[in-house]
Amino acid sequence: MRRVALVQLASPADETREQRIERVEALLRANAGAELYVLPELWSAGYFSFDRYAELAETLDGPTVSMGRRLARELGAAIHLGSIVERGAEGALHNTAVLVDADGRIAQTYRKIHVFGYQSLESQLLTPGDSLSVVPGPLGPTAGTTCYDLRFPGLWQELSDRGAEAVVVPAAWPAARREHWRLLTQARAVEHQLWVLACNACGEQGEPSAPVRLGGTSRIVDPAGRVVAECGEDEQVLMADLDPGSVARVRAEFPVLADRLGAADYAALGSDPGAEAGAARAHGR
Ligand SMILES: O=C(O)CCC(=O)C(=O)O
Repeated sequence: MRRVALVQLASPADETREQRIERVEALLRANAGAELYVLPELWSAGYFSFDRYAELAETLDGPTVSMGRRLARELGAAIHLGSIVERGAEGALHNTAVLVDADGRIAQTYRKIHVFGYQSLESQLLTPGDSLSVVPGPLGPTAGTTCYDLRFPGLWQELSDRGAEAVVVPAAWPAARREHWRLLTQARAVEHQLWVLACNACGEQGEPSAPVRLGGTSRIVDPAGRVVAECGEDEQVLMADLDPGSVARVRAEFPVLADRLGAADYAALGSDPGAEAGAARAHGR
């Protein structure tokens, strides 16, 4: 069994980024014992702090990642730091997820590909990423996606094709669409027969006149689509002991992945002539 912890966090407006980083460092220390910790999307800056993204942007040796690297070494655990507003070498800002290994090395970075623009300024302020990776992890080959990426099955298909057996999903998913969060985290696990480690933010953020409530409900879904553990709506450290052999067992028992065609095979399928005739009749042609 491998112990994994989801660290569901709030980012209240009356706390500075430095205070929050210190608080989270103490929280993880008080919950030592996991092999992998997963934190939410943009927890240190606060996802809805759009007007401060430029000011709070960090490089990979900034305060959030430096804390994570130091703490990973101290705890002897990998830490998926959720994401940071990263200032890239070329000056553009990105929503970058960072995984550090138990030796405190940066093992993976992932710049969010689908930046979000619905009741969000993220897509105006941040530049989407253009690469993916799958790296070793306690539950097998592990990939990262971020929040809104959950809605794009083509991305998940690609990660699965590249060998992912676990996908980490840091998020700042609003409570208003919690049922989509529940549905999609389970659907992706079932479709690809892999672990989904989905860590959401909680609490309220944004303009005091129009605050956004984050959905919490961070969850671990197993490769058969079962919810192994789920947080409530408040801050919480959720630990679970997971069997890394589950992926192989589920895939051997119900080998659906072997029947999956490639994207090009589906695109090459012709149209059913009978259906075309029916459509022409329906349109009076
Ligand atoms: O897709 C959604 O409903 C939420 C996405 C989101 O909040 C994000 O990507 O930060």
